Amino acid sequence: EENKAEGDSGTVDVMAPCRQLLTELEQHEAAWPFQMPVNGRRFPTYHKVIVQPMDLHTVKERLESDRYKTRDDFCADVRLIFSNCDLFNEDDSPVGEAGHAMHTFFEERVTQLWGDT
Ligand SMILES: Cc1nnc(-c2cnn(C)c2N)n1CCCn1ccnc1
Repeated sequence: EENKAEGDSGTVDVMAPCRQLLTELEQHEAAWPFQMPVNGRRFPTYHKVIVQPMDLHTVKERLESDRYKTRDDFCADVRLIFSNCDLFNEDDSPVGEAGHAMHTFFEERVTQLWGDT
């Protein structure tokens, strides 16, 4: 069980790398479309197409409320941001290009932090 307390020396903060990675995503120059939930009034068709919207602010709220029990739970929500973007945007559109840049950056950092193949 990953979140088990580490003896008397205090618990292991398995989510620290996730918070660090989320900060890097928020500060990325291509993060502008993904910072907050898509506004249904400004983009009425968006919620007809995207059944499970996700954004960096929502990920932050979930991380800070201990909703993610493993780093895979965290990664799944972040990857949802990019799959939603791919579904709704052309590759060569401004939002589509931003999504690809963010996704590439994210997967590179996941490999560096956790060595996933
Ligand atoms: C995020 C995201 N992915 N696709 C869109 C979108 C909604 N309508 N249109 C025409 C899109 N390309 N969005 C919404 C966020 C786009 N955005 C955020 C801040 N400025 C623009």
